[in-house]
Formats: sequence, C-alpha cells, structure tokens
Amino acid sequence: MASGLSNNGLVFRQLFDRESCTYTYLLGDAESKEAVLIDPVFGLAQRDRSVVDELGLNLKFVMNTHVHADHVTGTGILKQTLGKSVLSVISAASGANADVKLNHSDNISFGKFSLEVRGTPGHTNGCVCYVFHEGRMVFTGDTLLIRGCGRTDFQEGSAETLYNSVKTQLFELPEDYLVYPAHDYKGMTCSSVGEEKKYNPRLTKDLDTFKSIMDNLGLPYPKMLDKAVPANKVCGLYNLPPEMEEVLSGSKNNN
Ligand SMILES: N[C@@H](CCC(=O)N[C@@H](CSS)C(=O)NCC(=O)O)C(=O)O
Repeated sequence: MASGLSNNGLVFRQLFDRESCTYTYLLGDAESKEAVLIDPVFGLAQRDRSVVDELGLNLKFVMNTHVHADHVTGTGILKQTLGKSVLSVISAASGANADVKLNHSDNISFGKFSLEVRGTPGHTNGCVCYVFHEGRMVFTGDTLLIRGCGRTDFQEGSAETLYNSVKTQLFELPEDYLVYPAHDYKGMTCSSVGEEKKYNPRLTKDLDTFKSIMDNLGLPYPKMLDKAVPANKVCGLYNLPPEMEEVLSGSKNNN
C-alpha cells in the first residue's frame, strides 16, 4: 500500500470549496477501493473526480447530508460523468430525488467500512449526520458546525428541533469522535464531540437561550438560496444558473 494514502486501510480526504466554504469528504477502503463522497459541490466535480482517480478509488455513493441552500450539489453531475454504478444518496425526509433514500439508523457500506445514518432535523427536516465508528469521526453537515450550528430561519428550520438533535444524536457520541462539518467560515477544519460540548457558544446554553441566539443571528439569506434549493431536490441537475449549465455542457472547464 502506498504510504501516506491510508490509515488502517482508510483513505480520507477533506476537500474545500472557497466560494461557499463547503467541505466535501472522500472516504475509501484502500483494499476494495470502494469509496463515498459526502457533500460534493457542482462546480468542483472535476476536482473530485481527479482526486478519486489519482487515489485509485471507485466511487460507490455520492451523498448529501441535506438539501443545501448555499450551493448546488455535485451528486448529479458526478453520476452523469461516472456512470450508473455510482448511486446518489440523501435522506427520505429531505423530499429530494436520489437513488438511495435513507432513514435513521440505516447503514451505508463501502468495502469493509460503514457509515451509520442519524436523523438530525433542525436546520432542515431532512438533515442527517453520518457516523463513521471505525474512524471515530462524525460528518455533521450543517447540524453542528465548529463552535456553531446551522441556521434555522428558512427551509424547515426549527431551533428547538436542532437543539434536541444535537443533544440526543451527536453529544451522546464518545467525546473523542472527531467532528467534520459541511462548512467553516473561520478557517477551522475539524473539532471533536468533547470540544463542542465544552466550547460551542450556542449549544452549551439552555434551550431558551439557544432559541434566542438563533432568533437573533441576523444573517443575510444565502445568495444561492432560490437557485440551489430547487436544483438540489433533483441532485443539482435542474434549473441551473447559466454558469453551471456551462460546466454541465462541458464548455467551461474547472481547472
Ligand atoms: N453567506 C453564505 C451563507 C452563510 C450561511 O448562511 N451559512 C449557513 C449554512 S449554508 S445554508 C449557516 O447555517 N450558517 C450558520 C452560521 O452561524 O453561520 C452565502 O451567501 O451563501
């Protein structure tokens, strides 16, 4: 096995989109070569394909943690270019189209590894987190961010639901599990369950204080909201903004 590529047979990469500050995660089994990609971004599909190819992996699942509002997902374009053996994945509760629609406590397997699905509604109804017990990691989407959490002021957002999701589904995990969110806006890459239980400025508070914090975030709506949500209901392949149609038709390269 090539050195530096894997750890206990796991191949792991954290990839970043500078525009939307989105993290995409690649996890692969070095032995079987089966891999999954979590929260890919449409405009970076070529980058993701290159990394997968260079590491000698075969994508089995392209997955979302939820219907994103700030960027268009790359699951559809990756399926289109990689072929029918790649399956798109999202939760059933999201109401979005995909090959595989997940429910709480389902498992997604790739090679000898698997991800446990935990329903964590609050930012949206269909949010899920993926717990990777073998790697002691959890991919939290927008449910839990580093020292923050997903906003709850649009889509089906509910501060109380998000609070309960974090407390029951994430803060019950062992404290050494590493937290990998879908975004970071401050240059942080990773946290742990223990750190967030101790230092998260929102989720260390009682429910009423949390709700008041969430009611007063004062964030502008994501610039892509009206385009991204309908597109992401169909794996990012509908009603695309013109610059993204160019990517799909191959007239724009991503280099
Ligand atoms: N400025 C960005 C959107 C930033 C934003 O609203 N982020 C979301 C996650 S993406 S919907 C969020 O939940 N943020 C929570 C926070 O506390 O920052 C844009 O225009 O796209």
